[in-house]
Amino acid sequence: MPSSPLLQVEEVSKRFRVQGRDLHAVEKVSFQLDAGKTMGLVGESGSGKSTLGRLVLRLLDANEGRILFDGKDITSLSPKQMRPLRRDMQIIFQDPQASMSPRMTIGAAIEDAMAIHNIGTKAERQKRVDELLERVGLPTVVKYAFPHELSGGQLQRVGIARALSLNPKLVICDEPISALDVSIQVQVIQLLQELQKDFNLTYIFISHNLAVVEYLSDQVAVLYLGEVVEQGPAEELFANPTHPYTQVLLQSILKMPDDTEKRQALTSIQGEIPSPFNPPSGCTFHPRCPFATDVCREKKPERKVVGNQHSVTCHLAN
Ligand SMILES: Nc1ncnc2c1ncn2[C@@H]1O[C@H](COP(=O)(O)OP(=O)(O)OP(=O)(O)O)[C@@H](O)[C@H]1O
Repeated sequence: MPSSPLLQVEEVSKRFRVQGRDLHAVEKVSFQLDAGKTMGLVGESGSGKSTLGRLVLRLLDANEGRILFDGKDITSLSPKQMRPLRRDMQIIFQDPQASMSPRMTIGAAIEDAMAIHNIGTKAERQKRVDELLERVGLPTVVKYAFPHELSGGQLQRVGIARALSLNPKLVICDEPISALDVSIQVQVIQLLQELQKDFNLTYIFISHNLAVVEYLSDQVAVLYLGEVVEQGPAEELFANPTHPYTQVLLQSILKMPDDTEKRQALTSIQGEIPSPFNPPSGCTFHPRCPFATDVCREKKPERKVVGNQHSVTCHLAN
């Protein structure tokens, strides 16, 4: 019998109440992710990527939909019921320093994560700190240092060690390399890849860097104004981006001659993302889409399958 995916997100929506108005941050998002695989989330700033990550971790409550982790519906679990599952789901942030106490040594910070979850004796935890630091490519003496004494790249390795200390199944990587120098970015990506293989980790990888998303992901979801406009296997989606918004995002790596009419229309796309308080009618991308027709302005598009597990929410896709 085939095993169920590690993560199932079903029609999940999140609205924030801001000054008496509803802000649509995530709208009816669905996807599945198998253990040991990576889901890349892409989209402009404000498209809902981080909110979706936080919904999956149950750091935020969804307004609608279901989230199943390891086959278990976690959507309505109380904080107390979530506690045993917390160690299975970890997050790595863009700025690891922000999540560390400036007065705690690196060793204490990693050990503390394990102590909170009652993992091992103090001696066992200290031994594990050494092993983890070595595993993420840092000398063990780093455990005596304070966060401000480390470089950005070293701190991100500490953030990874701290997440790993709990033996998680799922790790949400929220822009983990954006704040790092390019040479360091490559090292951290390689480390994340090695760790995934060694520990069968499942990643949700949020990044503005499309080349890295293409390189790391098995599946990709493209978000626009909180909605998934296109999703599918990374190889297929990057080779054959079908939604005009995906094509705009991937323009630099789009395999289409520069002089085609379509390419020129895409290049000319302008305008800002509309207000999430009052999303446009029909297809929310229509005000910026050079190919929009009346139906796009009036009717919400349904999800269409356009390839092997590749789907697009666009009236014009066939
Ligand atoms: N706690 C909150 N309260 C109110 N609005 C919020 C909150 N968190 C996020 N939002 C709003 O929800 C929408 C989605 O934000 P989110 O941070 O998830 O996007 P993102 O794609 O991760 O953006 P970025 O790439 O800039 O991190 C935005 O309009 C944002 O302003």
